[in-house]
Amino acid sequence: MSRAAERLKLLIHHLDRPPAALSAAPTSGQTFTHSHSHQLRYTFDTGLLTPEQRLSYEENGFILIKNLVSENDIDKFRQEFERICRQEVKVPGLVVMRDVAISKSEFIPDQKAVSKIQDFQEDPELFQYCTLPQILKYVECFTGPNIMAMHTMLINKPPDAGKKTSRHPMHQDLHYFSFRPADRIVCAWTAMEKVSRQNGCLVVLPGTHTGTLQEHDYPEWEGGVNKMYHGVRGYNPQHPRVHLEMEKGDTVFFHPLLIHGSGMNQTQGFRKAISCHYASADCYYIDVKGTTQENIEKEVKEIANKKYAMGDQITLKDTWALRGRLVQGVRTSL
Ligand SMILES: CCCC(=O)SCCNC(=O)CCNC(=O)[C@H](O)C(C)(C)COP(=O)(O)OP(=O)(O)OC[C@H]1O[C@@H](n2cnc3c(N)ncnc32)[C@H](O)[C@@H]1OP(=O)(O)O
Ligand SMILES: Nc1ncnc2c1ncn2[C@@H]1O[C@H](COP(=O)(O)OP(=O)(O)OP(=O)(O)O)[C@@H](O)[C@H]1O
Ligand SMILES: O=C(O)CCC(=O)C(=O)O
Ligand SMILES: [Fe+2]
Ligand SMILES: [Mg+2]
Repeated sequence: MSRAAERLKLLIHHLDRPPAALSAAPTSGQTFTHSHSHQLRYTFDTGLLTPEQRLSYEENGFILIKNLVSENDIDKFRQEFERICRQEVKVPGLVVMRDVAISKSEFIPDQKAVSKIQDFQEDPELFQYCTLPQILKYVECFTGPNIMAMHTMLINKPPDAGKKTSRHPMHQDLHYFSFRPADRIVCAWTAMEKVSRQNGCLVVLPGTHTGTLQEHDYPEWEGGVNKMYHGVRGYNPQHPRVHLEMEKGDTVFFHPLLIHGSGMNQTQGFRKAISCHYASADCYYIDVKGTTQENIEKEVKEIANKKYAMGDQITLKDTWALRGRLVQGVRTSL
């Protein structure tokens, strides 16, 4: 038995708490029935992850898989993104973000004006990313067999305009989500080109997924900060961090409590990545009233009210249920 396999066995035996069982969810009647499932807290044994990989995710909260998405697919996503920027295609529900450093300047129909697009679930070309079988095979290890694509983004980190606004503050994605349990949510993030410390790769704080959801707020940055880019309050820059340098097609899967961000883009290129947050369809919605998430709910509602002109009727749950798409199995709850 390899060392990792031995440690895995030990971990299983010493686990004093059962895996986040979805049967505990109020709206779910389903439990997972994977064969020979040594259930750790964060992963399922589907036969794909090696013991080493499972242990690594349990301990670190992320796992990097090299060369998972083909050049050909990535080139198609890039071309579609460029068509969207040139306004040659119009995608219902799409959110187009500009960097705060240029948000008040004249609009140019070019990728130079777009720092991120969100909610591309109605764009068949881009949404192919969320249904790639090689990605879903990994996702299933974290979510189980019923899988919803909940949140989609293509990030086009611009060359920094000199105010460090291209940075993404350290945060936990769960801050933005009103569904649980957290352990049945995972982000897939694929580099669309080489990403390095120079052009602002992801920066993660390994192991932080074992903590709780922290308070988030706008960081006090002199040069300004992008709309809704909240960061963990009281971020400690001394915490050991890992820069995830990746090649085109490499994909990282990470837990929604993992603290992560990205540095500034010190190159002249637009650093591109595509990502999707998946959740088990057996997850359930929560009310964030009275929690640390109230501040983000308020901002989401303000934007949704402007976008859909629905007054106060729209709930956070509605905004998720409308965007979510089933990509595998049965839409049981979300
Ligand atoms: C796991 C998830 C983690 C995350 O997703 S973190 C990031 C979350 N971000 C989001 O959800 C997207 C937030 N952004 C948006 O919804 C849109 O970009 C936003 C802010 C509504 C603007 O969109 P539009 O209304 O289409 O654009 P617009 O040009 O007409 O601008 C309207 C007002 O917003 C301002 N604005 C635009 N981009 C900004 C930015 N990056 N930072 C700060 N302010 C920004 C813009 O200046 C304008 O202001 P004003 O009304 O003229 O005073
Ligand atoms: N006060 C803060 N609150 C939240 N996040 C922060 C804060 N300061 C920096 N960060 C984040 O920390 C991460 C590291 O960025 P930083 O610019 O410090 O260095 P870097 O780009 O990783 O590396 P280099 O030292 O080579 O520039 C980024 O995600 C950045 O947005
Ligand atoms: O691609 C990046 O810079 C990270 C973006 C991110 O973490 C997010 O939008 O939640
Ligand atoms: Fe994030
Ligand atoms: Mg930096």
